Amino acid sequence: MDSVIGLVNRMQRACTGLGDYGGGNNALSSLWEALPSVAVVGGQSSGKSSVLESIVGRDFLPRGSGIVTRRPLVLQLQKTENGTEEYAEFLHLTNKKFTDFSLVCKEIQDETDRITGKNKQISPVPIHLSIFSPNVVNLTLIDLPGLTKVAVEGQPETIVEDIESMVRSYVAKPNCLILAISPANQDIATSDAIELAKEVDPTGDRTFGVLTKLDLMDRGTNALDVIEGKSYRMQYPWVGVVNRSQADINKNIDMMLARRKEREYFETSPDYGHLASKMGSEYLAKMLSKLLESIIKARIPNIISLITKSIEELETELDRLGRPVAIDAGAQIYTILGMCRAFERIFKEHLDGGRPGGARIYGIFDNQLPAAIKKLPFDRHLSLQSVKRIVSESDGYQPHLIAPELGYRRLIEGSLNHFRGPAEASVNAVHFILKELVRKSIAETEELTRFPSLQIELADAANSSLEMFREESMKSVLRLVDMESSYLTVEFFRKLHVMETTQGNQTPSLSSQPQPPMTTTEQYGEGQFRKIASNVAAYINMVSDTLVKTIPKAVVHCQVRQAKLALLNHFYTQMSQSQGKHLGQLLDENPALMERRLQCAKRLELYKKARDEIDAAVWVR
Ligand SMILES: Nc1nc2c(ncn2[C@@H]2O[C@H](COP(=O)(O)OP(=O)(O)OP(=O)(O)O)[C@@H](O)[C@H]2O)c(=O)[nH]1
Repeated sequence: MDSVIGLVNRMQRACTGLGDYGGGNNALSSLWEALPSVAVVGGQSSGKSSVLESIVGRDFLPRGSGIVTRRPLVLQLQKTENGTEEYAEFLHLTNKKFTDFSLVCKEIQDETDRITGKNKQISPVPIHLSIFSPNVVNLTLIDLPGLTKVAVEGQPETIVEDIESMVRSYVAKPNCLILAISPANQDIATSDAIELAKEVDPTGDRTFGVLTKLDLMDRGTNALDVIEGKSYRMQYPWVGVVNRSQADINKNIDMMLARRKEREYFETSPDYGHLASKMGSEYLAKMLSKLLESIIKARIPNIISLITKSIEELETELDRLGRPVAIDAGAQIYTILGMCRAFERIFKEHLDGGRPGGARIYGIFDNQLPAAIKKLPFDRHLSLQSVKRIVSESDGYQPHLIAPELGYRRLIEGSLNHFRGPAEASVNAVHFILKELVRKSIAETEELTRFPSLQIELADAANSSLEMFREESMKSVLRLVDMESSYLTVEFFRKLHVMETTQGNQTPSLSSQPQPPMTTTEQYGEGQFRKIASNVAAYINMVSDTLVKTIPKAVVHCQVRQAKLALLNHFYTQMSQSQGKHLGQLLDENPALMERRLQCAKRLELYKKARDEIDAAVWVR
């Protein structure tokens, strides 16, 4: 396996690519924070850039007055075989190899400006630069903006605090090693780097003190008190370095030459000669590389368990949030149809059993309709007085000779008209139950809960279909009633006639109540009318038996069955004609929910990538 530092480098790159970086304030668990890193911290002009360039052995960092480093630079050094060409690559410019390091410097400046703008703002989003070279050790360093005390012209007033809080957000993480750069020609008590490190790492477990500019100390003085830990003690020994002076830089002194000069400085120094093997930027780089590697190895089991746990948590959350909405129209229609089918399934379950709903419809047919028919005012319509009046009116000036045919018809038609009320009421009652079931089924379709607009449109479409079915059903039940008036059952009257002649003119009685005594004329006339009333009542009873059976059939056929078959037909037609924009509107989710899903999905992708990296590394080992 290539070094574990390489493994962490790849994971860090994935982190930045997917929005997880040290300064990010994300509510999601961070892989970046779990990965060990080394952050370089120091006051302005303390020599940070010089230390980094010495470690790399190349000039590549922008220089200038004011705050030059305005975004964190994650510098990933990867050692290559001796004799191979040195090159650099940026994460934001994949597949572009930089062999000219002055162009690397320019790209850092340009990329900084791309995010921060030219007005010297700062941003916590890191730039990732990988350098592949035989002259480096495997090491990852994060260069942070220099701590400063005053804002210079053109910079916002808040810059001093902004820089400090950004640097702090990196170094406060327990997995971040702090490379605290302090210039030797300044009192160590005033070092910005040490001040911050003391605050975030009071035990000094993860702080490395680097003392620059040893060569610039006043003649006759040295930094042994610091280096030997007498003036400020730390867990790890201080490392002194001597970088190129400004004059060296101006003279374009080659970095390799500078390294050699640094080595000579320590070897020949009367003050630090005895410590020469533990001084200088080359030593610093090797020591950091080894340490970082051993820290990473120790942390890998924790990282693996963090990854596994996070994958599980994110998958659960994504399941709860539902799949993301597709962007293309075809996939959107597919999603919508899928939800419609889920809704229809629930709606049918309500009707067919499994869920309550169907039973209420049966209740209408079994109780409400027969009860309503029973309450119809036939007694009044077929009272002696009413029968007399209707028969005489039908007879006109010529009373009937044998049987009042027209009178019968009028009485029957008048009675049948009463059935319209219960028939209409049945249709309406079923309509309202179906409407209620649509509302319930929409609420019970879990897939739809994310899409309020689709719920509304679906309910509107289903309700207008139900309205259409109601109209059809109404026409059908009223037609059943009208049909009864259009053609009377001849059989019934023929049977009646036969019964009358065989039973010696006995009148079938409408009610069993005892009748009052009558005069002869009255007896003849009223008897006749009572007989008519009772015959009509018997006929109406027969029709009532039929309608109690046929009205439910019509209602089920026109409303219930249609609702099961074609509730959303109209909606489907609309769907197929819909433009992408309208589909998008139907699938407009709560933006916060969409954002959360996006973040979770990105983070999940990151953890999966990281898991693959670790798996691959373990297999190669
Ligand atoms: N003589 C000498 N000069 C040094 C040393 N280290 C840094 N310098 C000089 O100090 C100046 C500042 O060094 P930089 O490396 O740019 O410091 P920095 O901390 O990166 O500064 P900013 O990026 O502006 O915050 C430069 O002119 C360097 O040449 C050193 O060890 N010896």
